[in-house]
Amino acid sequence: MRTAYSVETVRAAERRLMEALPDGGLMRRAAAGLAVVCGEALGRVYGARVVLLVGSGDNGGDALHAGARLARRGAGVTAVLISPERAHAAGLAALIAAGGRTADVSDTEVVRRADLVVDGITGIGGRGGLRPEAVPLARAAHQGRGVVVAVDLPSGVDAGSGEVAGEAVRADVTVTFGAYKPGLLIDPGRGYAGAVRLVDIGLDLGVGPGPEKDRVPGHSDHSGQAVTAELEALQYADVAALLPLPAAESDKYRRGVVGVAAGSARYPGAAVLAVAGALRGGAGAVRYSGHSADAVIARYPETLVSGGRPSEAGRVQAWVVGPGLGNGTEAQEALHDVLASDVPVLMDADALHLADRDAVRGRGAPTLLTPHAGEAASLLGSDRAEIERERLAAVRELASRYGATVLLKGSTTLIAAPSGGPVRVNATGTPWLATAGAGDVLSGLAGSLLAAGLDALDAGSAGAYLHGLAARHAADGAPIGAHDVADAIPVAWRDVRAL
Ligand SMILES: NC(=O)C1=CN([C@@H]2O[C@H](COP(=O)(O)OP(=O)(O)OC[C@H]3O[C@@H](n4cnc5c(N)ncnc54)[C@H](OP(=O)(O)O)[C@@H]3O)[C@@H](O)[C@H]2O)[C@@H](O)CC1
Ligand SMILES: [K+]
Repeated sequence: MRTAYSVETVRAAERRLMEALPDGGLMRRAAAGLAVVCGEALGRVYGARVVLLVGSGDNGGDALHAGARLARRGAGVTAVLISPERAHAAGLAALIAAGGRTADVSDTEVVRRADLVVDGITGIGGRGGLRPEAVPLARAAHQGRGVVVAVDLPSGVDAGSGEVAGEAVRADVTVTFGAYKPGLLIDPGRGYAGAVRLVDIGLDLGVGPGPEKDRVPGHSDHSGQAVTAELEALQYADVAALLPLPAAESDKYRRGVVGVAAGSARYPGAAVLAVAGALRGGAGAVRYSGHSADAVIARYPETLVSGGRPSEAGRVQAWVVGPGLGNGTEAQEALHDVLASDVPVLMDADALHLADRDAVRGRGAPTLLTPHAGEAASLLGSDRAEIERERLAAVRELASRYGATVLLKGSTTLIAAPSGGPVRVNATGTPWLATAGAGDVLSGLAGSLLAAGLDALDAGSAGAYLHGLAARHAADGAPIGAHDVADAIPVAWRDVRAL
């Protein structure tokens, strides 16, 4: 599990550690780790041209101390000081003593010519995107020939949310200290970070494999609250541990039956795709209810189909409702039936348009909503751009307003539980997944995991993980259709289990 902590939590842990260390000791640890990664990125340090972009805070201090180390190993190091009078004094003295020099903020040419650019403009103290004086430097770093290594996080990226207001540094590698910051795992910030390397500086955050273990017994931050992660990113092994596996005595009913209420005369394909995902999600059987039974059975003869309302379809352990459902009376009846059931329900697409907040909040069994940014915007009464900018805040707000688990789709998918706690982030997706019907496949897949017994947070996050991985396998660098994603789910499943 990859775990990210809020800036406040990281700062509190830093304060505790700093009290126990000699003055400047923590920054020296950070700079040592940073210099090692810079050395690896360069290959040969001796004779390399290194440029440091130095802001006015400790982020710049890290860059200066790391620059001093590289200078001692024979690199030619130049520090571009954005506010010379406010540059980190000890770091600057160390660099000069090691033979480094300084350049004016207007010297973008030196940045362009560098073999390595170290971005120390802002870290977790940065606010409101890059300031105008730093923008030409960030552009020169991007356009130049050198490798760009960001210190702690790319300057211009908001550490807590991943928001990028205006421009930000585009890094090839980000060296982050003590803990991942949410902005490194969520888009758009994630897209600026490149490969992220975590350097251990001895922070005590209680990093563990799950929400329970993230609460360190007897350990609290300054507010007296248990230290809880802000974000969690499942890795292969975490997903493998969640996947439902049939036991020797399993029959199809014990493995769980997932009901799919989807499709309409106009959109039968959505029903077929949701069933395609559901058949590969671990449930023992798929029951289809709706008007696309012929299309479903023609493609997947193993489906149990019924043309009537969901309440007449027979027992299921979870429902998927919404893909291609339309918005007429029958769609409303189907949604009503499904929400009135006492089993977990996944609501997608048209079900989200028809959703009544009180009906969702009033359910006794868990509900999982799977909106994309546009649907999330209508559910929250805001606009799409706002959701894209503040994805973490949006998914939390939706989960709390609807009393439901919410999976917000996007290039990094976020999954939040209504009770709070760490939000799950999934980054297995690929731009090729932006194809019609891919969401229908995900709804079937995650619904099937729900029917197989996973809770809504796990079903959403394991579903998103497999779905993204399946798309990568299916695409392999070429365009794909949603049915290709469904067909590749077993490959992704084997892939996860193989580790
Ligand atoms: N604490 C520790 O023990 C350790 C901390 N470590 C390191 O410290 C970093 C945090 O340092 P920090 O708190 O000094 O903040 P930092 O990220 O340098 O930025 C603040 C400065 O930037 C300025 N500024 C703000 N916004 C800006 C903008 N948009 N564009 C331009 N400038 C902007 C702001 O100035 P002002 O707003 O006053 O003009 C202020 O001076 C952390 O990320 C890690 O790298 C490691 O060494 C490990 C040990
Ligand atoms: K930085």
